[in-house]
Amino acid sequence: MADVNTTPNAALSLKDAAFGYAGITRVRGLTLDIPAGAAVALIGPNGSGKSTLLRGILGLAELTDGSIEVLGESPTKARRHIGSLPQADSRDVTLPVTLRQAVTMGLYRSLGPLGRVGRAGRAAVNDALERVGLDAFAGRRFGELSGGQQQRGILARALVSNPQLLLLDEPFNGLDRENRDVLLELVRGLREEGRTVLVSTHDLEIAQAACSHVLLLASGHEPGQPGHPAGFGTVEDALTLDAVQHAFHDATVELDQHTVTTNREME
Ligand SMILES: Nc1ncnc2c1ncn2[C@@H]1O[C@H](COP(=O)(O)OP(=O)(O)OP(=O)(O)O)[C@@H](O)[C@H]1O
Repeated sequence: MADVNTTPNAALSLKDAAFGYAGITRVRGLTLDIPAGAAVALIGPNGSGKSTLLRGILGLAELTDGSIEVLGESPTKARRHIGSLPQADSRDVTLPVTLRQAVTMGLYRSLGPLGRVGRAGRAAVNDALERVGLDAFAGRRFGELSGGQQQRGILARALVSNPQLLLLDEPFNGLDRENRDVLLELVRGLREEGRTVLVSTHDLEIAQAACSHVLLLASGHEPGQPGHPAGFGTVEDALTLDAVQHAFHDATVELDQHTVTTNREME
C-alpha cells in the first residue's frame, strides 16, 4: 500500500499550468505536485474550471500555458493508465448494450476495438462489477438500470483496465445514500491500493471521509475570467473555513465536522 506522506513520486505535476478551449484559458495558475496514492477532492464553485482541469489531465482540454506531467509522461501518453468518469451530462447512457458489455468497453483502449477479450479480460470485468456491487446486474440492459447504478457501471468501466490514476467528475451528484456509500467506500479502497484519485465534488463530507488532499478552485473575479487555485494541501491543512470562503468568494459558508454549505452553488 502506498503511503501518501512518504511516496516521493508525483502522480501529477503541474507548473504554472493553464487549460482552456480554442485558445481561451478557463483555469490558470496551477502549480502543484500530487503524490502518487493521494485521493484529492477538487472543490470550487460552478465554472471555476474543475472539469476543464480534469480534461486537461486527459489531454482533452488545451494546455494554454505552463507544463503538465501525468505519471511522468505527457497527458496523451499517460491516458492508457487513466480511468475516467465524465460528468453525468456528457455520458452516453443510451447504448443498447448490457452492463457487462458496457464495462468490457473499458478494455478496448488496451485491446483495440477488434481485439478479443480473453479469460483475463473477462475476469477483470467480473472483478470490476463486483467492486461496484453490480455483479448481479451484469446481464441487464444498461439503459434499464437506475441512474445511480448506471453511474456505478460507468465507474466499473473506468476501473476495468486497472488504472493507476482515476479522474472522477462529480461522481456523487444525484446519488441516493446507498449508491453514495458504495462509491465512498470504493474511493477509500482505491486509495488504500495506492492508486491516485482526483474527484470533483460539491460535498465536503466526501472530501473529509475519503480524501487525503484537497484542491480548492476559485472562479475569476469577473465573469469570463479563468478560475485559479485557492488552496492545496492535506484535508487537515487546506480544508479551512477561510480557504473555502475564499474559493466561494461572495458566498456564506458554514463548515462543521461534516458539511459545508454556501448560499449559492452548492446543493
Ligand atoms: N468545451 C468547452 N468549450 C468552451 N468553453 C468551455 C467548455 N467546457 C467548459 N467551458 C467553459 O469553461 C469554464 C469552466 O467550466 P468547467 O466546466 O471546467 O467548470 P466546473 O468548475 O467544472 O463547473 P461545474 O461545477 O458547473 O461543473 C466555464 O466558463 C465554461 O463555460
